[in-house]
Order: sequence, then C-alpha cells, then structure tokens
Amino acid sequence: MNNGLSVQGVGVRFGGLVALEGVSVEVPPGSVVGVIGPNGAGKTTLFNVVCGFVRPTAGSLHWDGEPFRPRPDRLAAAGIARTLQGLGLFAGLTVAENVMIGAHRRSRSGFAAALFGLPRSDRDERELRGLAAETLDALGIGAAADSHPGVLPYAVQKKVALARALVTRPRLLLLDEPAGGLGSEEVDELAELIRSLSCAVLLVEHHMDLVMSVCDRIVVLDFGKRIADGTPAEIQADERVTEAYLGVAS
Ligand SMILES: Nc1ncnc2c1ncn2[C@@H]1O[C@H](COP(=O)(O)OP(=O)(O)OP(=O)(O)O)[C@@H](O)[C@H]1O
Repeated sequence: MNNGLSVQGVGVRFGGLVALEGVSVEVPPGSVVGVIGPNGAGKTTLFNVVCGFVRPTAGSLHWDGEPFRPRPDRLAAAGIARTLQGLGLFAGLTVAENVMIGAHRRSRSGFAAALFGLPRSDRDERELRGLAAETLDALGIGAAADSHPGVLPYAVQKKVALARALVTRPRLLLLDEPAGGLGSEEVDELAELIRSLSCAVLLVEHHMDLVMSVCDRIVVLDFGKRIADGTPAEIQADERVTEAYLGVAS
C-alpha cells in the first residue's frame, strides 16, 4: 500500500440513487490531484467521503497505508485539513481568532480554554496566536488579523478559510471549489499558492484553467463513475471527457 491517500472502489448510494460506483483515487504525498466532472457527477460526494461526512456503502480508504475511516472531527489529528464551499467563518470572531480555531489541536488546554481565560492557557494562547499570525503572513493577509471577516473582500475571506486549514500544517489539504466566486487575477494567485504548498492536495473544482494549471493528475467523474484518470495533457486529449462535458452519448 502506498503512502498518502488511497480511495479504492468507493460506492455511495442515496436511497435508490447511485452517487458513486467503484471510484478509485490515489493522492500520493506532495501531489496535487484534481477531481472534475459535469454537474451531479459525484465530486462533492467523493469529497464528503474523504472528509467523513458521507459513509461509503462500498470500497475502502487508506491513509499512509493504514485502513482509514474518516471522521470530520478527527481529520486534523490525522494530518488532514479541508476547506468547504461555504467559508464557514465566525462573524463574531476576528480573523486571527478564526484561524486559531483551526490550530486548537496543537494546544494542550485548547482554544476554548484560551478564549475563556481558563488557567494555564496563556502560553498556549500565545503559541496559537503566533501560529495564526505566521500563517496569515504567509498568505499575505497578516494586516487583516484583527479585522472581523465580514468587513473584508470575499477573496480575503477565502484566504482566511485557507489559513484556518493550513495552520494545522496538514499533510493533505482537501479543497472544495476554492476558486468559486474569485476573479481571474485572484484565481491566478490561488494557483500560485496551491503550487507553492508542500502538502498533498485533493482539489474538487469546476474552474478548468485552475485544475489544468496546478494538478499533477486529474480524475474525471461522470454519473458517479471514474471515466478518466491522467495528467492534465492526457485529460485534455481524452474524447470520453469531452463527450461527458458536452453531454454526447458515448
Ligand atoms: N445527500 C444526498 N441525498 C440524496 N442525493 C444526493 C445527496 N448528495 C448528493 N446527491 C446526489 O448524488 C449525485 C451526485 O451529487 P454531487 O453533489 O456529489 O455531484 P457534483 O459532481 O458535486 O455536482 P456539482 O458539480 O453540481 O456540485 C447527484 O445526483 C445528487 O443529486
């Protein structure tokens, strides 16, 4: 079994509807793997399986060679972080505090203790603040640390959500449509950022230019099945992929 994430033969049924059938995806350490496909192809369902939001009805997952039953609340401890389509930021907390929530697993007494000023949390809180500031700086938004998310442009809010994921120093980052709502310059910036990451990335995305420019490999889903898996050049030349997107029967 390879290191990294391995999804093997995964199937998901919602009642009578087959959302995924026999889908396999490998995400080796340090690689960027994209998942694309027309609307309803099963991309989000696959993402939710890896996050532990949806339990597969068939197949298996392995993480670093070990059988893996993901649970959303245990992802960070496993070295996996995610961002979701919605930003999920807390409007009443500052940007720094939002990012600190992502880092709380590194703290002994926990973010809640820091937030409510419980004993022995001072050092942890300082450590968390330092980590959050470092991560925000790395994303070029350190100046926004004390702002509330609501007053910031959408693209900056997306970076805050990304900082909250990256502050855990994950070995695998799961991104669900990170380009959604961004302008073309912002997407270019996002591409550069994804390329600069040292962790592995599983990227579910509609934005073809982004997927083609950052992915080492791309998996294409259609009606819940994997119809192609290859390099961006291979995927662009694959007739089955063009047919799936154009809705032409193969
Ligand atoms: N919780 C659910 N209950 C019932 N059916 C669902 C559920 N989630 C997804 N589906 C169905 O499963 C199929 C795959 O949906 P999914 O959202 O994974 O596709 P997608 O590729 O992410 O689509 P899009 O690009 O539109 O986001 C669709 O037919 C969808 O209606």
